[in-house]
Amino acid sequence: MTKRFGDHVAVDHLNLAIPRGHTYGFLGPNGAGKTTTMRMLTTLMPPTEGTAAIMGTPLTDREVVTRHLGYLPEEPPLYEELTGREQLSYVAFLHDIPDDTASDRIEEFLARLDLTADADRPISTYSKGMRQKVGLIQTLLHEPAVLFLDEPTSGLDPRAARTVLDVLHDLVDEETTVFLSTHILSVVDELADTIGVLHEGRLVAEGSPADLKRRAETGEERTLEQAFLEVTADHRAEEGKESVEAP
Ligand SMILES: Nc1ncnc2c1ncn2[C@@H]1O[C@H](COP(=O)(O)OP(=O)(O)OP(=O)(O)O)[C@@H](O)[C@H]1O
Repeated sequence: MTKRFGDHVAVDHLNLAIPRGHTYGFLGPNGAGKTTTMRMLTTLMPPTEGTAAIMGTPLTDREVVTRHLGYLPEEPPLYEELTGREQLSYVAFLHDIPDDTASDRIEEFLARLDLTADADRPISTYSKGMRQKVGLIQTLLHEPAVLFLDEPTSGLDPRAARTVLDVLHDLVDEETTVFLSTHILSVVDELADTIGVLHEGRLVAEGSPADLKRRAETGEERTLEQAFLEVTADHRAEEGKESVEAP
């Protein structure tokens, strides 16, 4: 897929396949095109060129595709005037989830994510982390087969981040396919089967976390951070950008 905004190419002939049940960690510097890619794959924005399929269904068949997927954007869409519990019930209603099932799932997630005590307060009074947790629950309520997560642990304190990672581990174990974009390298290192690094709209490296670490040449203790810095630096050098020094 390619996405252009005027003359600017945000995503440039991106070609990838993710096997069912795999977790794909999508890395890249700011402005690399990660959110644009997620917005195309979740049918929120059409590609300028190219296409993709989710669970074998082309993105153009929006009604079927959206039934299979859940998308947690960086800022989850929430109704400020609703309480957390009302927001989740409303989303369950939109997904046609029977009331009893919805209520069980909502209460279970609220408890697991430590939100039960706050569930009857309006969302307008929630902290960023609480909003993030409600956003995650509403993404999971209809048990999507394919999950798109943009910075799922952003704004969470370490304990809440751990809880969210544990929820994601369970989903990965249950064969949910996860497409995960984050700047927190330890999160992809922990969860991803495959990592793709996007730089200026192009996929510049792809492999398992171990493969990418092997590509890092510095030192004995190779880290994903070194690999990330190296693959993105190589491409900056190729484009002659290494010579541009900060003042
Ligand atoms: N609606 C838009 N109109 C014009 N340009 C856009 C639009 N959306 C994104 N862009 C541009 O496309 C490029 C990719 O943006 P995108 O938000 O996909 O990056 P990202 O990898 O998600 O970045 P970050 O890590 O900072 O969230 C950027 O140069 C951005 O300015």
